[in-house]
Amino acid sequence: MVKICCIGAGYVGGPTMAVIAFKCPSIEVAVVDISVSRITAWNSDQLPIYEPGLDEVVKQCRGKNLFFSTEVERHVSEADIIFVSVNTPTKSRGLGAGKAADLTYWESAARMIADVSKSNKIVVEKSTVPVKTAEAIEKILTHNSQGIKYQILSNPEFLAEGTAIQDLFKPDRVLIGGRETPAGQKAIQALKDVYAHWVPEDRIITTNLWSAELSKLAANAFLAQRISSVNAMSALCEATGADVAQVSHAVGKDTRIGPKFLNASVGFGGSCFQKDILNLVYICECNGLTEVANYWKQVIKVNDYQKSRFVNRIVSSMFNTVSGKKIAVLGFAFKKDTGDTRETPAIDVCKGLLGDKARLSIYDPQVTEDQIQRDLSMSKFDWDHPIHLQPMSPSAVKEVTVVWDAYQATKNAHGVCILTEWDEFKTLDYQKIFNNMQKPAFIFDGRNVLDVAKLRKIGFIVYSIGKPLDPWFNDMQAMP
Ligand SMILES: NC(=O)c1ccc[n+]([C@@H]2O[C@H](COP(=O)([O-])OP(=O)(O)OC[C@H]3O[C@@H](n4cnc5c(N)ncnc54)[C@H](O)[C@@H]3O)[C@@H](O)[C@H]2O)c1
Ligand SMILES: O=c1ccn([C@@H]2O[C@H](COP(=O)(O)OP(=O)(O)O[C@H]3O[C@H](CO)[C@@H](O)[C@H](O)[C@H]3O)[C@@H](O)[C@H]2O)c(=O)[nH]1
Repeated sequence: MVKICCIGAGYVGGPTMAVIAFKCPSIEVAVVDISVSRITAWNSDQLPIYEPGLDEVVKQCRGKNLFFSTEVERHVSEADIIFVSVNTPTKSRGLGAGKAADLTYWESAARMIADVSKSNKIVVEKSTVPVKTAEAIEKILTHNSQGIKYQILSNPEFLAEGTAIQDLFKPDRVLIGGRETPAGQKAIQALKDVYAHWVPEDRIITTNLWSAELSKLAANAFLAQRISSVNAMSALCEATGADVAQVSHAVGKDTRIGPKFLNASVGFGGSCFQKDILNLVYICECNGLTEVANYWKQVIKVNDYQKSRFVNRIVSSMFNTVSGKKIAVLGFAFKKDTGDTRETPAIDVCKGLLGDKARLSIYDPQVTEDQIQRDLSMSKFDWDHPIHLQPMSPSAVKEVTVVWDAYQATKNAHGVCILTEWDEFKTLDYQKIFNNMQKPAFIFDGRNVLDVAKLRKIGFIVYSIGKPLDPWFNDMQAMP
């Protein structure tokens, strides 16, 4: 029986390994982590991450051919194939701080593999890493090898949160990079055999190591660039009276462009886009490619601009101050169908409003009060370290209350912001919400999910990103 071990039981390690176990009953899969609380949760009825369909997959295989454990060394030493899916945060200090990837967790995993291995191993990079990481890992492993042979493969993950199970069941492609030697090709084939249990062969792409590593950074950069492009257009739409949804639709009809990923928003979030682009920028700079680095930097600058533009709209439209005013924030996760808040635009918007002394009442169906307080008090980049290393018991931001109901959040509020596109926000009773709010009652839709005409009819002053502006906003222009 082939044995797989995955180091890192997070958003990637957990779901990907659960799906491998589900699709390959003949393979034994162990997912290991240094975080005891995470592993305990994986072994309980309350999984540590919320992902539609994940519960069923885990329940089918757990205890049969899928195991979650903190016995990292034992499972690593027994495995034939070791996936490494640990955090690769942005460095917060030292050389390359604020841009380069911090490979501390990767390196410590590699050293541990070298220490405990007693048989030949295939080591698979699942984490997103800088180009040429495989070379560094190879050096660590071979310099400490004790006669054991290692093959390093790059097998980046392309799942998106909220649709992870669907993405893993039917991936657009599986990418495997390896050395162009007979041993490298044999390792590629071994991993291909795993995916071939359910992925059609023409969807499994094999490349050299560096192409695979770079393709992951490139894919995220392209995706994020589409969002920044449409968000840049949204600002121009507001200035000209065009409607960004109509523009996106018209542009996306061109089959060379395509309709997906063209929704204007308050900005992209999530643990990957910003981190991976910063990493790409750093690699370009290290290679003397300043123009290329500046090109990609602009994607992040536009994203930051979009978030601050949104805050400025709110403040300027409410007579240039939100001091002491209650603002209801509906949605805190970085997208719907996940409880993940890493790099969510809600953090920047909330911090911006708090900076102007607003009182916030936040509701998200999947995010806890503890998480929101932690996010609002954590420093940049701290969030992407293993949970047990993150700052504990944050000092609560007292101007923030977290409630479990949209009606409670909006009661007596001066304004409502929609920051996540949860379906339930579309069907709220907005007449009831309007009746219970201070007047004039404002709605700022950062996800373009509400029926603007209907809200205006009720009496709201509505701002919807990239849509023709209410006269109110034309009179109260946001300063850049
Ligand atoms: N989240 C996504 O949607 C996504 C998608 C594709 C790729 N990625 C990439 O995958 C990697 C992991 O992301 P994630 O979202 O799963 O992160 P995560 O923080 O959810 O999980 C990482 C886990 O690794 C564990 N860990 C760290 N060092 C360890 C060690 N030495 N030994 C054992 N366990 C260790 C941590 O405790 C943590 O539970 C990152 O490189 C990320 O960029 C993420
Ligand atoms: O048209 C769009 C599409 C997305 N978003 C936002 O962009 C962010 C990222 O969304 P999405 O890409 O769907 O989620 P992630 O889970 O971050 O997935 C991305 O990042 C992963 C980690 O690397 C990759 O594996 C995935 O392929 C890639 O889509 C979210 O805040 C979305 O709200 C928009 O604003 N407009």
